[in-house]
Amino acid sequence: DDSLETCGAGCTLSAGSRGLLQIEKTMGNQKETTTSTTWASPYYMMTCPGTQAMTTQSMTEADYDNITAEIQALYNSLPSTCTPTECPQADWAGCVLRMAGHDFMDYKDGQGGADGCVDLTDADNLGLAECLFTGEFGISIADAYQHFCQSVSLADFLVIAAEAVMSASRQHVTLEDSSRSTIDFKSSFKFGRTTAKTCEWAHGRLPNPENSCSAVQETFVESMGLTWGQAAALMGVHTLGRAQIANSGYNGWWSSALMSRKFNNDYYVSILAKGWGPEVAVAGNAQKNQWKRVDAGANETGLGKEMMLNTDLCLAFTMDDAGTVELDAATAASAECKCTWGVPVAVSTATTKYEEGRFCGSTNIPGSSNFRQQRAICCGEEFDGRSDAAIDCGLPIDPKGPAYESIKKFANNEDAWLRVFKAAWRTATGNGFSLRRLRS
Ligand code: HEM
Repeated sequence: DDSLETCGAGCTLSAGSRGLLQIEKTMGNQKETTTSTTWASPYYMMTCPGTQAMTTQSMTEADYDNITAEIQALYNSLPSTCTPTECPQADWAGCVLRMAGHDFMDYKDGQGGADGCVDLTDADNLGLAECLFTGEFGISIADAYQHFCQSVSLADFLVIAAEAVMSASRQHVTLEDSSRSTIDFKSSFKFGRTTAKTCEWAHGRLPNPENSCSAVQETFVESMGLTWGQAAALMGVHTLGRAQIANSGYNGWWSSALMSRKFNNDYYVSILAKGWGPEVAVAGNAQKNQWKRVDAGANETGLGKEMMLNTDLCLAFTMDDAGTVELDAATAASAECKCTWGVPVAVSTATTKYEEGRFCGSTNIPGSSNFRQQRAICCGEEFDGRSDAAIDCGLPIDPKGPAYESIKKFANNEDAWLRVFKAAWRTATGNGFSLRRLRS
């Protein structure tokens, strides 16, 4: 939009709703206010008291620490309490992290990546403007960016902000249990991403959850160059935050509300040690189909609504025993795939170590060959009959999703997940740039 670049003397830009800018021009004593007609990238929406750096020229570990401290101070100013429907730290951290993810998921053929550019008017990006600059619970990362914007590119800043909220969310885990590993992003962080002012081509590049593992393959494996194991590791970010009808049209936390402010391997434990059934046409919208928790531990009023997308569960499960038909909530029930669950023996370490001994919500875990009772606690008491194996999505003893082995490993061994996650994060945030290490 030319009006943005030509906004010179007597002209001020301010963030309007989502990606549209308010342009205020003063000529003599005449003031004229207009709204940009095309969307403007976050570069224009994040105010900077001086000239915004397009590429970071040099950066030290202390610079990284200063940015982290400011982001974490914002995060820590929010209440740490969670109810089944409200968890401000989870929502804010989720938004900041999703921004980074939506930024780097548009990488393809050398174009895009973590360049700080997303179209905030795109339906896929609803809800991101809030934690970026309009204020979610009254705060946004723009409050911190203005202190660094003259030397640090927005593209680098968004990656550091995401790392800061993951680290803060990880601290809730390590403070509760000192045997859990801390996470260190700084030692492998590299700077030098150039902020892009426009990225119209990004439209349609974000994976559509309805498209299940085909979407994961296209975006993560083919465009971003990750292995299936790394794609599965990266998706563990869904441990934080939730989906909201007002944003994406989907609805719920990926685990209990309380767990959703903790950066841990709960996502993987939830995939394999809980039972999930299709929820078709979420809030009456036929375009939105997801999975909801249906096992003995499901407790929407007490724990919050727990959900998964096709793109999450497809990593481990398929519709059929042979693994040729990818998971799809919209058609699952009619294809006799009414419940995804895996046998308890596959997650025995996970249930003891991370789920307080619970499998599908129950501490009374049926014996290893008692599939009927296992199915009953995972899928519902009505499915305890001999012929009910027909409702399983694939074989619970041998799920055939393309990343099943990784999901199983990450559920049972959090350190294994953290290792692969860090490598996947480095690739995802580095694609398309040549970067430099921080100076000490
Ligand atoms: C196949 C890939 C992915 C799909 C289909 C997907 C889809 C979604 C959807 C539909 C939501 C709900 C948004 C809302 O209603 O507010 C969401 C939330 C979220 N996504 Fe993803 N996502 C994917 C990958 C990623 C990646 C790679 C990241 C990495 C940083 C990420 C981070 C998040 C976070 C943190 C949230 C929670 C947002 C909040 O609480 O505000 N996602 N995702």
